[in-house]
Amino acid sequence: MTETTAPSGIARLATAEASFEDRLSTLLAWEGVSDAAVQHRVDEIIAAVKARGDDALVEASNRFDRLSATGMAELTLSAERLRQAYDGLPAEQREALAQAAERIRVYHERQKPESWHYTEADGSVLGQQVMPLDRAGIYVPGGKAAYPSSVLMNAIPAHVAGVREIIMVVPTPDGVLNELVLAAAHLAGVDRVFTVGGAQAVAALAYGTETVPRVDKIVGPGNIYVATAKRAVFGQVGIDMIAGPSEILVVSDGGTDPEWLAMDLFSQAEHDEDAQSILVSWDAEHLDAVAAAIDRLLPTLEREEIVRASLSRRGALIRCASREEAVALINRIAPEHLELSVANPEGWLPEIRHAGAIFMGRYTAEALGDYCAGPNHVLPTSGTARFSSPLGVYDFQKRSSIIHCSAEGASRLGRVASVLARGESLTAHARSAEYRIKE
Ligand SMILES: NC(=O)c1ccc[n+]([C@@H]2O[C@H](COP(=O)([O-])OP(=O)(O)OC[C@H]3O[C@@H](n4cnc5c(N)ncnc54)[C@H](O)[C@@H]3O)[C@@H](O)[C@H]2O)c1
Ligand SMILES: N[C@H](CO)Cc1c[nH]c[nH+]1
Ligand SMILES: [Zn+2]
Repeated sequence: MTETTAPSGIARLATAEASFEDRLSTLLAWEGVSDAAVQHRVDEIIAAVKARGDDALVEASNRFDRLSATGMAELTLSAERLRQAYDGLPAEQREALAQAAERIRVYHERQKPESWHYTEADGSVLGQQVMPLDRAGIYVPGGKAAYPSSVLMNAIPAHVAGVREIIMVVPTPDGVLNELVLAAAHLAGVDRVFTVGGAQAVAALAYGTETVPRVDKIVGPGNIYVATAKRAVFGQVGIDMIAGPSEILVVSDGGTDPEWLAMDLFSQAEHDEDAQSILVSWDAEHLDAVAAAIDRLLPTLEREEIVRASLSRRGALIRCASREEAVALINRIAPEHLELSVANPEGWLPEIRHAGAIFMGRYTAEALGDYCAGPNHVLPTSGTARFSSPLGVYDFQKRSSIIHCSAEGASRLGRVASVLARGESLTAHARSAEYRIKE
């Protein structure tokens, strides 16, 4: 039997259906959204910014963010403007921002990788030196919502890593500045802010313009234009990952209030029409109850239209046969956010191989992680949690290998290297090593 669609538009699937795998694959395919037209537009934007710098950056910002700037001076914010925003915040917002920032800082301090070395018996020293990047570019999305929390999540780990200069870009559609975003940039110690976004901002950070300095690495989430541009400039600069539309996969054992779960699904669906919210349970009645709660609560949402579009395009309520099938689905989907709304979430952990962040138990709403729990909310999406990890201090550092041979060590290793080099017919390598062999 094929499950149908609920009135909200969210798809109903069951693992027992013959068409399940095909339907799931179609739902999960976000890469397909980056079609040839998007790729072509992004390539054109990047080429223009690379060739014409500020002029192309201003033109693209005017066009795609509906601005009327005449030069980059109008799209640059001073440190004084950021401080003003911070000082002007209502006390409640300033306090919430400060609490979130402190919790994010404390969590990321624990991640700090240290340099290390060891000494061999002959006195040779081997190790790894960890150094921060010189200059990081952080992309803060701003097309459909403003993200002060993303300012903190990007800039604080960069600071903890010891990055010398943090450059932030954020679009301001229709020229509307968000005071909380600016205040967060002040609080998180961002050095410079440019109010540009999309592929043009990524290109400016990658190649540099007269005004925007070229950075060593670009981090942060964004829409399809941002993701496609980051992929295109990789190699010219480093990137963290391709963090696309937000996703949530909730697994429920049937014991959580259906309205809580409906709202957890909405919380990510409201980001944008491409966001993905999926609920998995083996309890058929519970799935019906959540479907009913979705229909009931949808009209109460401020962003009802976006949520409806997201749920009907990419959302799903999936009935599986067992806890084991739920685990297999988690690892197949490799979600950005996994909510384990079950009685004993600890018991599930050893079996979860792929997920950006795991929210344990009925009380841990994913939204807490978005703002203030402490871990980073910039997470791998679209199944990339199979091979990548949350944004962290380690993304703002790089490692150099350290090799310091004693005379004895050089002689010993020289014999090994010489044999291998001659085996490769690279005789200058061999002779270089042989000079140091003690007879
Ligand atoms: N993974 C995370 O940590 C995380 C955090 C926050 C947001 N998000 C996701 O980031 C995304 C943010 O997207 P957004 O759109 O709100 O903001 P955005 O800043 O990523 O994109 C807005 C920019 O896109 C460009 N653009 C829009 N339409 C265009 C067009 N037709 N042609 C060329 N360029 C165009 C414009 O330059 C605009 O400034 C959402 O999908 C949201 O779910 C992810
Ligand atoms: N859920 C987003 C990451 O996917 C982060 C965020 C910021 N604000 C609200 N949510
Ligand atoms: Zn969110």
